[in-house]
Amino acid sequence: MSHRPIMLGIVGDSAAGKTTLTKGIAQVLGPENVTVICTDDYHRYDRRQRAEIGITALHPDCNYLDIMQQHLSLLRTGQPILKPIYSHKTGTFEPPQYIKPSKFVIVEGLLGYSTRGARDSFDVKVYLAPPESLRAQWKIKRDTQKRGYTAEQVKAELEKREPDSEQFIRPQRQWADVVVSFYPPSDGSDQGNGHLNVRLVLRPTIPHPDFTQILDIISSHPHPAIRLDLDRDMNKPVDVLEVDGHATSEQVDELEKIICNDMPPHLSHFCSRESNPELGKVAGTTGETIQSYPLAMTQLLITYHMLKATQVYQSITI
Ligand SMILES: Nc1ncnc2c1ncn2[C@@H]1O[C@H](COP(=O)(O)OP(=O)(O)OP(=O)(O)O)[C@@H](O)[C@H]1O
Ligand SMILES: O=C(CO)[C@H](O)[C@H](O)COP(=O)(O)O
Repeated sequence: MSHRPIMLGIVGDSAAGKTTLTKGIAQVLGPENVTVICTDDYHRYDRRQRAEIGITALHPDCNYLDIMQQHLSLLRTGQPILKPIYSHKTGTFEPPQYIKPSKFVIVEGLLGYSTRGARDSFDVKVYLAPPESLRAQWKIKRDTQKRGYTAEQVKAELEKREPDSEQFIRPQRQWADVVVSFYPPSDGSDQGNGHLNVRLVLRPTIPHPDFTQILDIISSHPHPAIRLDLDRDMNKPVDVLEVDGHATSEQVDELEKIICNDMPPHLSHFCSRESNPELGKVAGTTGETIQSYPLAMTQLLITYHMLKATQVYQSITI
């Protein structure tokens, strides 16, 4: 039995919510058990060079994808890497960092599924696809508050990046086991980020919990806050699980039970909102912390897949 790390990919465009999703999953698995890698560190050019050349950070030529792929393969076999570091604060590179993978490795970034070798490194592949208007809002807020840009600069950058987003980022959706889209409710009841709904596209590429049980619970309700449907995504049949931002704690408990009942007893303590208060935490519009049930359930489902993968590939005791 091998003892290699379990590898999770979280891919999506800039400010699609990768770091936010990663945080809760890493908390549940225990920060000491998780190595988080951001593939922005594999940019080939610093911020000034990119502006001079006229290339965006989304273009494959703007990244050392060959080195990224090598490093992912090394991490998958439990070996250390000397990882470059790109600082979003300064827009330049810092001295590389020695990284030895923990039991779980989460790799988040823009181009993680862009090569076959990189894709093959992951046990679980997630793609984040919020509506573009919501992503723009998130990016403007984040880049003005944390990365020193003005709102006008971020809007101009988004426009400049759109062709590369279309050509190189969005097609990666096809490789994901789970596609995650947070979206505002259509009735405008979103008073802040915590009330966003989530739509989870579940591809049959990995075995999901048996969510059909939810149908018994919701069939009696005229406007269920948790829904399961059959649909097509990129022309292929998929299950779609939706959780509304206004779902109640009791309704979310039912979903949690479905996910957690399928866990072996020695791993079940990872699987509850009660013992993991960090699940679903997100910064609201004015910087306050909000608890989002749709985010918590998304993080729990992805954690479930990581723990299930340990059963397949490892005899793990954590
Ligand atoms: N599920 C969510 N609910 C509400 N707000 C969110 C959610 N996910 C992300 N955000 C908002 O979007 C901002 C950007 O998210 P985040 O930093 O997670 O994106 P990212 O994909 O890691 O970005 P980048 O790749 O550019 O570093 C956050 O600061 C937060 O305000
Ligand atoms: O798309 C991004 C992912 O985070 C960044 O914008 C990209 O990494 C370039 O960084 P910066 O905006 O700091 O120049």
